[in-house]
Amino acid sequence: MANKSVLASLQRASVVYRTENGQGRQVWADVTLDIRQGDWLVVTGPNGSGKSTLASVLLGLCPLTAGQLVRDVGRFRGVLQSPDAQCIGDTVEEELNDIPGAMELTAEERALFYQEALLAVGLNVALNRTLHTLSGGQKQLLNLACALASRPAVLVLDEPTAMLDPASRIEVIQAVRRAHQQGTSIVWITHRLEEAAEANRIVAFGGGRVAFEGTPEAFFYGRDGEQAEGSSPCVELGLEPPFVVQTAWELLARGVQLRCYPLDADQLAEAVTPG
Ligand SMILES: Nc1ncnc2c1ncn2[C@@H]1O[C@H](COP(=O)(O)OP(=O)(O)OP(=O)(O)O)[C@@H](O)[C@H]1O
Repeated sequence: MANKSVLASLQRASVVYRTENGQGRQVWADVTLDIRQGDWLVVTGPNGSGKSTLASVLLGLCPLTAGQLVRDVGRFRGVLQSPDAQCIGDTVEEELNDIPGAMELTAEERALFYQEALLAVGLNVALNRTLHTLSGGQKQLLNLACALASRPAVLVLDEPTAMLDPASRIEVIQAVRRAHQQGTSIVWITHRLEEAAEANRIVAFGGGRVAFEGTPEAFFYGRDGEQAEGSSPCVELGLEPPFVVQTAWELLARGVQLRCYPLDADQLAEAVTPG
């Protein structure tokens, strides 16, 4: 991982928001974090710990109060938590027109490009639909379609599945997986810790700082099994581990030998299959 190119580097960064009464509210401080090519970074933490603030910082929407951020903002695209905040057009087509390079295509090429962009996230809406007639989840999918079709170096997704039904959630994960396979690095902010199975690294905010950075296995099971049974950085942050992880802990507590520390159902099946 050390020789993978660094696409963004936060160094000793802090964010303080100005509040209505003129005082400052420090969100987090002294955050040092690299995003490297090939990363699928899951960012988690309790409510209000500063996850969305990280998305805003990476997308150039929120200035740092201290420290620095080194990255080329033009290579970043994001899907924010509130879909309306990102809709700038009146119709689906106007929104898609904003994808870099789209307006340089011929009308026929553009129609095909838009069709593929919408299909990639499983969104089936007419190009002339006005945005205010779309549901929150449909707008979120449209934002994601635009972001993916822009082929960014880094895609920042803030709770991308929060408004989606299970079928759309699977479409989104698959679309982002395809983008990742094609070289886009992913920053995936979520409360749904079962989504951490996709990650090569987890960053957890807590107590105004990065409280954990490491592999999903270390986050849920402790580093090298050093943690006391059932305890882990995840639990210490007050977060509930995914059902699969809870099941694995229960099996370990009953003396069942596991072949790996599972993060999803497939891995759990593998963990209990005799070798
Ligand atoms: N524009 C703002 N002005 C003032 N305070 C803000 C602003 N945006 C966020 N905050 C505060 O900063 C803190 C971190 O907010 P942020 O949205 O980054 O947290 P989060 O971890 O994403 O939360 P959640 O899980 O609830 O979405 C919170 O205390 C929030 O109230």
